Amino acid sequence: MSLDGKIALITGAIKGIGRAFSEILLKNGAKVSLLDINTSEGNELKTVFDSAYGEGRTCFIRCDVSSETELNDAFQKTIETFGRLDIICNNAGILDEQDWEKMVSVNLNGVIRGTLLGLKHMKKEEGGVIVNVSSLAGLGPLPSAPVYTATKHGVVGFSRALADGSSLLGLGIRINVLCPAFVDTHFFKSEINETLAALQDARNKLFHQFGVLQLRTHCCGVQHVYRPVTTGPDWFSACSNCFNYRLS
Ligand SMILES: NC(=O)C1=CN([C@@H]2O[C@H](COP(=O)(O)OP(=O)(O)OC[C@H]3O[C@@H](n4cnc5c(N)ncnc54)[C@H](O)[C@@H]3O)[C@@H](O)[C@H]2O)C=CC1
Ligand SMILES: CCCCCC(=O)CC\C=C/C=C/C=C/[C@@H](O)[C@@H](O)CCCC(=O)O
Repeated sequence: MSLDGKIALITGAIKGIGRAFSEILLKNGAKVSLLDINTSEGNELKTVFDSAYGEGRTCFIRCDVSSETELNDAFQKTIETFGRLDIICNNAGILDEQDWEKMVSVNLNGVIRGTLLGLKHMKKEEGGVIVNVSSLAGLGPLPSAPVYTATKHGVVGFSRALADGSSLLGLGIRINVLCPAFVDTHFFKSEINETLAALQDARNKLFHQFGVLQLRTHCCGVQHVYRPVTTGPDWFSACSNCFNYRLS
């Protein structure tokens, strides 16, 4: 897959799935705008990427996706730096059932905003790809995390509707939604709250049922979603253990 000359923007790019996706894009020739909330780790990662892939291939922008202003500015800065935008991955997400309103702002509002900004900034005639990261909890319940489940169902519904809209309107932008099962990242350190602790057994059953994928395995499996648009808009959901899982 050659992505030479393509410009990508990834939210939550410093760790876990976002970092792995950034590397896939860099290895395939794209330039990547890395958005995340942690400035010092972001600058460190840029230095690592500079020596691995060459200077000028990435920029780091401190950005909290729950802030409309910060996300707007980050899109603007990316275009000022690289001149265009072809690929967007709305990946940033948290699991915090206690501070659930913040979780809705990050997991759902952040994805909606990032997608709408993508539609605004991508050039119709040159196409574009938007990859929204949901979860298997976007397709069925994760009982220990009901609000998380709601946000991820929201991401699936939003992406499906918009993908159909993009297709009907001939926008030339493909919307993908990923629904990974468990992937071994920093996310696993998230605590469930006390009320839900009794549901840990249910979560453990799901661990047993779906397994816990290593990052490398998960990301190798989904890298085809970043292929440039060639045949017009399309959409699909790729589960970690069920690739090309198609909902419509
Ligand atoms: N790890 C897993 O088992 C699964 C994860 N997912 C989803 O994948 C996405 C990435 O998760 P992981 O890589 O596992 O998590 P992670 O916790 O390892 O990395 C998340 C990254 O997002 C950044 N971030 C957090 N809040 C942010 C905000 N407000 N604005 C910008 N950046 C922010 C963090 O600083 C971090 O770099 C999330 O949306 C998560 O819901 C979906 C299914 C399974
Ligand atoms: C503690 C770590 C949290 C990780 C957060 C995630 O997003 C991981 C989600 C992983 C699994 C969720 C599974 C939910 C499964 C069931 O509801 C199942 O019935 C879904 C079936 C979907 C389908 O194929 O129709």
